[in-house]
Amino acid sequence: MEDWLSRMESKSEQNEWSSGVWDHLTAVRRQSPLVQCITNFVSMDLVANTLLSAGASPAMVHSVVEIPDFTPHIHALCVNVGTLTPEWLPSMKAAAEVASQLGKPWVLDPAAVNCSGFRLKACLELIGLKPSVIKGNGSEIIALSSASRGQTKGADSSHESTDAIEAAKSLALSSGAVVAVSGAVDIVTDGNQVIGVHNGTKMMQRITATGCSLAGLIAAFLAIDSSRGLEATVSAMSVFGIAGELGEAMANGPASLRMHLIDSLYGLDETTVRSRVNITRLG
Ligand SMILES: Nc1ncnc2c1ncn2[C@@H]1O[C@H](COP(=O)(O)OP(=O)(O)O)[C@@H](O)[C@H]1O
Ligand SMILES: Cc1ncsc1CCOP(=O)(O)O
Ligand SMILES: [Mg+2]
Repeated sequence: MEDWLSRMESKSEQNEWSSGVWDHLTAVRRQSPLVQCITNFVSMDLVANTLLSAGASPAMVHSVVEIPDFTPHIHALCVNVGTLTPEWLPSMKAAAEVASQLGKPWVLDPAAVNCSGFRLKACLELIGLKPSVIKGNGSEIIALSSASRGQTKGADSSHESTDAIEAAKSLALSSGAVVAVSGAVDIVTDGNQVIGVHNGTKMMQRITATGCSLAGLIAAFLAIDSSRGLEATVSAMSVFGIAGELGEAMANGPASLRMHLIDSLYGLDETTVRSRVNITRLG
């Protein structure tokens, strides 16, 4: 009886998540939020194409002189330090400050934060500007949470996302941000709740900038539901993972997965989304 009850409870929770994911995607398509991306050179193309195929409107505006004119008009911002140089940091800070002051959601992707002391310090300073969401892989979240670099594999993670749950919770509590850890299971936490998103496919790791694109997509989902940052982040991660799963079924390898992932994201329909959402509460 207890087993049945808990199965029914988790089924109804799964249905709620599925409805939430579909509603969020529909809202992104309908509202087409303007997402400013200050992202690394490697990822600009895939981030922009991911946002377009999801129905959002990307703008890669990164010059510090343009931020006072442009950033007040955006719906969300994504800052990614993947190819950070000292010249770029003032733009990132200026845009983050405008976003925070105007109550616009913004996402920090601390890409390869454990590469250098310069990058770690920059990310910690950016966290001081109150991102709504910090999205990293396991190694990046562990480095930020402990404010120390540890070992580095550059942009790739040397940890499983599940190794970073405690680090993610502690970073969420200290920063006030929702923390999202990508990996085999995507973890999302506000420091209290911990949600696991089980969509996605291993081959997504073999395409550069899928993590960066996910951060951009989270920004688009936050734009349409900024008061529910945890739920919007979970939805974005699930949608991106489902697109990856569908894409893989049509792909011969990473290059064609890149193409099919974008096509799948563009073509997602309600039945497919509802049947594929795989989200569980982990704590
Ligand atoms: N082993 C895996 N199984 C399923 N999905 C994965 C796996 N590894 C990564 N992903 C997915 O790939 C995307 C990019 O995540 P990840 O590779 O962790 O980012 P990053 O490129 O920032 O390190 C996410 O959507 C994530 O869910
Ligand atoms: C390879 C590389 N080097 C610096 S940034 C970057 C892209 C990282 O993208 P992702 O974090 O999505 O793997
Ligand atoms: Mg990354």
